[in-house]
Amino acid sequence: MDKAQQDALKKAAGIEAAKLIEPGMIAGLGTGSTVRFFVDELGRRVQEEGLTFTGVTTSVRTKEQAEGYGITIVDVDDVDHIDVTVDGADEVDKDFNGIKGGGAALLWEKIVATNSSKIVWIVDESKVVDTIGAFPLPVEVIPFGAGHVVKLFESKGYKPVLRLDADGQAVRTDEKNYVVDLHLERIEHPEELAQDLITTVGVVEHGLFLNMVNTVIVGDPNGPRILTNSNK
Ligand SMILES: O=C(CO)[C@H](O)[C@H](O)COP(=O)(O)O
Repeated sequence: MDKAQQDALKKAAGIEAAKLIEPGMIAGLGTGSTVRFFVDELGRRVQEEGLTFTGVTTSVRTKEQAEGYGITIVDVDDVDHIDVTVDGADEVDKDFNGIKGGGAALLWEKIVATNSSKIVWIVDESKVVDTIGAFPLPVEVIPFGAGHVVKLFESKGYKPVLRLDADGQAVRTDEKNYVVDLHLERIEHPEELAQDLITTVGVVEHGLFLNMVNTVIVGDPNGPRILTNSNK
């Protein structure tokens, strides 16, 4: 699949997900290239159909995009609930275990997701996998002592790589933390790994989102496909 085809599938999933946002809702807006299409469609609905809703964003990038369309964005602590959050994902398996954080927004994404009544992911079909882990697992780490966390991960065989930007500088999240990507290839026991990561001093959050999502909208050449998580 070339990039144009992949973008077409992402866009189709984004447009489908935008139908879920109803007037008066509080909606979580995720981060990434697929979510960009979703927010573009919401912006169109706001401007052409007069849709009004309140958004809570998972990154500064998405906030800026949404506000550019005149969408009202408030802080996550200024709402008492979030009706639905639509976000992207880097991988998802048949048990609805996923990896997120390719765009370094995993911490805010997990906070918004945790406080949402319903979570919807929008992905192109390449993200649906048998076993997660081919996509490097992002882990958000506090800069102080990050070198020791990386060494610990190395000793555990997690194959950590500090994420760098195009200038060779450590990528900083919206919370100014680092991202360490674990090149695990296959994650056979995601629950155990999640427990190990979250109890490592210096780790703020990891990109394993295990059985959190309710619905996955998959951009498919035959039209968007809906996967429903019956264990939620
Ligand atoms: O988790 C994320 C950002 O932290 C994104 O949702 C994930 O990386 C998918 O991005 P894209 O839609 O660009 O493939």
